[in-house]
Amino acid sequence: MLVDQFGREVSGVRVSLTDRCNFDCVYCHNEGLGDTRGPMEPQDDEMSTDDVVRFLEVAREFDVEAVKFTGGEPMLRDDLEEIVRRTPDGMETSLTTNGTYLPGRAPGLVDAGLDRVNVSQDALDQEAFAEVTQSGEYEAVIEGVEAALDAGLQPVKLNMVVFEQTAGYVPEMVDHVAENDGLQLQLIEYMPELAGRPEWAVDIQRVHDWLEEQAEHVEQREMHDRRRYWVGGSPASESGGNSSDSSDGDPTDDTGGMVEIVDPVGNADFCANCHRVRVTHEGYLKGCLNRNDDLRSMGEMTRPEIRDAFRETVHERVPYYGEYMIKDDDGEWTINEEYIGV
Ligand SMILES: Nc1nc2c(ncn2[C@@H]2O[C@H](COP(=O)(O)OP(=O)(O)OP(=O)(O)O)[C@@H](O)[C@H]2O)c(=O)[nH]1
Ligand SMILES: C[S@@+](CC[C@H](N)C(=O)[O-])C[C@H]1O[C@@H](n2cnc3c(N)ncnc32)[C@H](O)[C@@H]1O
Ligand code: SF4
Ligand code: SF4
Repeated sequence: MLVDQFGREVSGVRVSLTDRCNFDCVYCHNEGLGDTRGPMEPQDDEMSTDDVVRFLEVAREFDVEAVKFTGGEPMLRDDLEEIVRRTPDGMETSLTTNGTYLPGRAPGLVDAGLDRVNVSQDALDQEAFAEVTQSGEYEAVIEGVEAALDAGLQPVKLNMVVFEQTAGYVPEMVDHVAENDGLQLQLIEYMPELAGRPEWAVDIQRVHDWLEEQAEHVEQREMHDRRRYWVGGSPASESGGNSSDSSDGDPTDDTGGMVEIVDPVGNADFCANCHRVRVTHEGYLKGCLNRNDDLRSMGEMTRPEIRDAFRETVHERVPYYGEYMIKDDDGEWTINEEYIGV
């Protein structure tokens, strides 16, 4: 496995298959690549099926263990099933989607070898959902979650971005996953770095504190130093009360009531435990979600070119908070001069 200069092994890749999307969520960072608005038809700048598969085969040579397909909306790619089917053995495949295309396609994805799915769902009522996503497809998302469960993709992780407009819905979303088998919840701190609007951010520590009070069991994952809270349900009571451990847990553990917080903003511990390299839909490697000044071309995407670019990307990648961004004398995050103009 390749290791960067900060001792971080690269065990996962996140492949953005398109920057197109049928939603227009108000907060969307689009994995750092700008607006999702635009034509919905396949675009010439997107990596071909063969390019994606060749990239994954090279990543597997470097012992990468997991791939996440994302976007834009990755299910707008008609070849998603083929890509999943051709993903090398030994690599866990997961998908992050807005869920609208899962009805009808979830069984085929499972047949193709998809292991896990995260579905973005920011609210439990149609109106609130429409405000955030600027889409009226609430029912399709709910059906998408059902379709994923029916196809055997338990547990389905619901992704909820916590910001000013959604913070009030956190308790009901927590109850929702505690009461319904097969669901888990991922509360994602709103990231203003790429999306702007810092005034939308809420204090994620308050959410931690609130969950700590509710939880019967707490775990600390190695990845990103993330915390998981078990709220209600049998695993919490079986685990013998509130405790913390350093294990990474089993992300496929099928027990309701698991709530994980993704809190990368200004969090140097999160970045110190970041094991992922990203690929844009156009086939550029990217060492960090928050940066676009480190994009690296894979040329014509031949195997030797992919290998070289991958090695260089890993070598050059640095923790964002704590290295690329450092605190100034006033305690504010500022770009480390070493990286300006590099
Ligand atoms: N800054 C930052 N944000 C991340 C990172 N990983 C995930 N996130 C945030 O969390 C969102 C949802 O992530 P997902 O891709 O659904 O899932 P995940 O939590 O990363 O991974 P799994 O647990 O493997 O499903 C991303 O789009 C980001 O907003 C990361 O490495 N850095
Ligand atoms: C960019 S989307 C791509 C995949 C798919 N379209 C979806 O929405 O699930 C991936 C994830 O990023 C999250 N996300 C987007 N913008 C964000 C932001 N500014 N802060 C935190 N999370 C964000 C979304 O909620 C979603 O769960
Ligand atoms: S569905 Fe995903 S890619 Fe589309 S706008 Fe929302 S967060 Fe962005
Ligand atoms: S280094 Fe970049 S991609 Fe990794 S956790 Fe930090 S902000 Fe996210």
